Amino acid sequence: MHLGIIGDDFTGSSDAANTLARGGLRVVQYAGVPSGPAERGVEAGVVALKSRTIAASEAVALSLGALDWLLAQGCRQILFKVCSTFDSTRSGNIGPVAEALRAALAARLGAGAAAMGPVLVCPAFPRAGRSLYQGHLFVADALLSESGMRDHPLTPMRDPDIRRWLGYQTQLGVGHVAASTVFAGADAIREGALAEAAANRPLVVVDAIRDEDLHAIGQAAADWPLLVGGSGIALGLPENLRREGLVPVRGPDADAWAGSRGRAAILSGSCSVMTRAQVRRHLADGAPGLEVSADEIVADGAGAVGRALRFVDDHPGPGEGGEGGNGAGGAAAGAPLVYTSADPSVVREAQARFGQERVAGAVEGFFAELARRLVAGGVTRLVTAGGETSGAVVEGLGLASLAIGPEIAAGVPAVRADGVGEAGGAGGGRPLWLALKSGNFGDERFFAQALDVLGQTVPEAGRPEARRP
Ligand SMILES: Nc1ncnc2c1ncn2[C@@H]1O[C@H](COP(=O)(O)OP(=O)(O)OP(=O)(O)O)[C@@H](O)[C@H]1O
Ligand SMILES: O=C(O)[C@@H](O)C(=O)CO
Repeated sequence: MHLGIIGDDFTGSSDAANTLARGGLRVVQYAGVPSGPAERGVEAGVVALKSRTIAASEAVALSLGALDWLLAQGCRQILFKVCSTFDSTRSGNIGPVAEALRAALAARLGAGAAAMGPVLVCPAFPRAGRSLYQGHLFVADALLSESGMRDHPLTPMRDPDIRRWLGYQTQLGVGHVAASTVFAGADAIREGALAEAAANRPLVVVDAIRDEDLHAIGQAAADWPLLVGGSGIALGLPENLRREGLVPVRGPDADAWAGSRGRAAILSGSCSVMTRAQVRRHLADGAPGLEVSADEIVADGAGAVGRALRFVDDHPGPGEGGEGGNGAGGAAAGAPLVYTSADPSVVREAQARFGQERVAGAVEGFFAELARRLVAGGVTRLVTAGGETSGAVVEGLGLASLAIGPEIAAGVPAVRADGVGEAGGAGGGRPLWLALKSGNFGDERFFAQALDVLGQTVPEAGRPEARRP
């Protein structure tokens, strides 16, 4: 393994895995730190943590555990994958984790902080509309603070200046390499970042508005052990490994992929603008959907799970039946959806009544238990919307690792877990196909598209390109 990724949530981790797989690397996503060594042939390992919104000290401890494992697998460079909208609070967790990883890597390299070089920080992901200009983060044509992210249930983002926001979170100096330098290419970025580090500003926020900027940033950072960013910052990393002859030249998605047409369900705990549009579209298309409120879950979680299970059983989706399951396309579009996705004002009221942590824990516990029961009951295709929600589901199902399949939408691959519930739990040792969707990713038709892609079987080196609207 050459490249190690520490993801601060599960959807973000599959986003990074998708970028690296599309870049021609053999990638596996692990749910948490594996208990044994990686299988042979993995070139990039993504350790998915659920550390975005926990206490900073816990996030640091988990991330250092992931770092140890990745270094033991032979990784020479680590990417700390954070959200393309830099989701974090003023008091955590990106700064403390970046600082701790930098210190630990410096100690492991044995040459002190100087050997570390600058740590480039860039959340930009142009394919998903995230760009960074003059240190300010944009979501499409709006500043981060004027996008739907200002109302995020856990990490409302109300300051678009990433240099300032990161500065609140760290003792280290925060530098900046501006777009004018980035446009001049990898050597200029390198020089600019080294100058910032020499001026005691080792965390260097780098502007990027196009994929080519991110390729140049990746090239500039080829020798520096730590990077921090969205999946865009990973774009240039496979080429660095090829340039050194560490991995062969290989097309994107070179491996075969076998999907499933079995029973499907969609679980959505994301309250983002895009997820709510996807929920509305799914229902408008005539597909079955059950909204479950936070109040109901807090009052009687087991009862809410029971009601949701009955709903899924009563609405299995057209075309479904027995072993063959429901087909792709129109049939998949009718898959049952269970959602708590609610308007920001509804979320705020629930948080005021019960407290943010309690309501988030209850809702995530609901989805984890529902997923366990659905998979035990024969569901083989699951779409989950929301990073925290997806993390709760993957952890709840006890999945150890995920193979990366074709891309469904920018930043969202189809993934497969093998031998689910081998020890006798949910799944009975069968594979499970999933799409872990970040809150704001995909277009309105994402749910139907996801189920369609999860149902595809693609021969080697012949994957279809991502579905577009
Ligand atoms: N109706 C609700 N009331 C209060 N909180 C809710 C409600 N529905 C969901 N939540 C909580 O809101 C949070 C949503 O976070 P999640 O990460 O799943 O979605 P997201 O932030 O849109 O996705 P991403 O992190 O990928 O951008 C979860 O912790 C969830 O439990
Ligand atoms: O970078 C992103 O926006 C996503 O991969 C993510 O991390 C959302 O949870």
